[in-house]
Amino acid sequence: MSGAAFTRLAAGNATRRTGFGYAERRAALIALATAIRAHEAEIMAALATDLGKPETETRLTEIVPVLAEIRHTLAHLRRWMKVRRALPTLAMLGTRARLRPEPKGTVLVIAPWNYPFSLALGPLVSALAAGNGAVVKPSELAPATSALIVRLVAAALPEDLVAVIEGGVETSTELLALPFDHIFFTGSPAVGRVVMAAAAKTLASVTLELGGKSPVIVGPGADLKRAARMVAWGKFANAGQTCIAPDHVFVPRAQEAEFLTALRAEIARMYGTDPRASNSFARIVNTRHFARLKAMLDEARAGGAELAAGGEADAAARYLAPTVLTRTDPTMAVSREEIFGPVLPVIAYDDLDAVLGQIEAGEKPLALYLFERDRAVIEHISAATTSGALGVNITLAHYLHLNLPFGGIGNSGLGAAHGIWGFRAFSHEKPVLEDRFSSLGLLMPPYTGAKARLAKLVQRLVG
Ligand SMILES: NC(=O)c1ccc[n+]([C@@H]2O[C@H](COP(=O)([O-])OP(=O)(O)OC[C@H]3O[C@@H](n4cnc5c(N)ncnc54)[C@H](O)[C@@H]3O)[C@@H](O)[C@H]2O)c1
Repeated sequence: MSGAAFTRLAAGNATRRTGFGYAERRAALIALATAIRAHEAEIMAALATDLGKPETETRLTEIVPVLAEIRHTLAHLRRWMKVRRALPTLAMLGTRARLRPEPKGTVLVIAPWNYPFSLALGPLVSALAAGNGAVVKPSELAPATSALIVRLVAAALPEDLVAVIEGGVETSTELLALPFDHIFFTGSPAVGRVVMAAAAKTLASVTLELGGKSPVIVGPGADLKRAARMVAWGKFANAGQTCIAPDHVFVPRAQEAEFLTALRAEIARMYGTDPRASNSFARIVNTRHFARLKAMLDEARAGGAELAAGGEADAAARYLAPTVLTRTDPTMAVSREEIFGPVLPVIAYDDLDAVLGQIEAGEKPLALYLFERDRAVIEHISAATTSGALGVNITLAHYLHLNLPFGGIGNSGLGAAHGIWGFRAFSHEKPVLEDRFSSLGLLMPPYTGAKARLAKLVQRLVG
């Protein structure tokens, strides 16, 4: 997008500011939902091309989240947009205060390739709900979905409201140099730093939805079968290419064998004895990521890690079986880097507090999962750890709960998405303060003795 094109979009949004009210925002969201429903078959086909994503998984993880975000937003938008009153504090008696949510202006949404449809359009829903114009930059690594998003958005929304700009790092870099009013980035922590540095130049606000390693703790009182089922589902959905996928599992040493048996049973239940033949298991996005994962696996095995399940790999088909490793060590890439694929290290532990200490010493995870029945242990771990979110006896599903903010902390992100938090990310809540009969005039210079005494009284009352 050229600077001139951006200026036109920004100018359009500035003139739209007062005209893009509840009815227009609602109409834009309904048009987007209608286009998504009309393009359903094309969405399925694009995701199958880019990620070998099974149709049901595409429906559940790409289409449903965006339609649900739209439905939730339509149900609550009038209330979110309301100008709210703020009660006067003692010092401000005699004034009237309100909070007016305003669109930030023209915003940029940069999306990753792993859920290339929902992570491009989900944030767009919040941007439109908050009254912004937007540029959406889908991921170049999911080209079929990227091209589809261009067609779908063009069919639904005016081009001076939303522009979809395709391209890779160069395009992204050019866009980041433009003076957007907010940047909503979903991707890796490394590129998140690039985005924040670029935003510093224009002082754009940012939401960073990043990644990292999300651990699972199987507690001493876990229901092992349930833990295995949830972990297998969370890890192997989209072949492990999920920002909140369980990265690795800590399991009490005495329960390791039983947990591994349960995990193998769940993998077989979900994907059969030959997951390659399953129509429920996705593929690795491209040969580069396949090679990265294969190298990680080979390095771990050469270093003494053992295969507890899977391990089969077919480069031509970008197929990597649901794989479980034991006996990994901290020097291996699987232990140091976000795995982002269907490889699951299971780590036996003797001391739960040492595990908590290890998690707290590392980068703050996007998600932490705990399997446990003992309420005291659940409360202890909730208090002892920091993460974007904590899932107890569940994986992934907090993403779908629109009355919860979704986001990371520290290395896993900044700010939050979904529901009202998405709306707020793209809004400026402007305080409007009106004087009615305040007594501020009594405190203005010249500072006579009476005013000095009054100031002391004010300090006693409100200070
Ligand atoms: N928190 C979340 O909601 C969430 C969701 C999905 C993925 N993720 C994370 O995203 C990562 C995987 O996605 P990815 O590989 O697409 O991420 P990425 O950071 O490589 O790319 C994301 C986007 O940034 C652009 N980009 C890449 N390099 C850039 C650069 N140097 N300058 C400017 N723009 C650049 C890409 O074109 C793409 O659109 C993982 O770390 C995963 O955990 C996070």
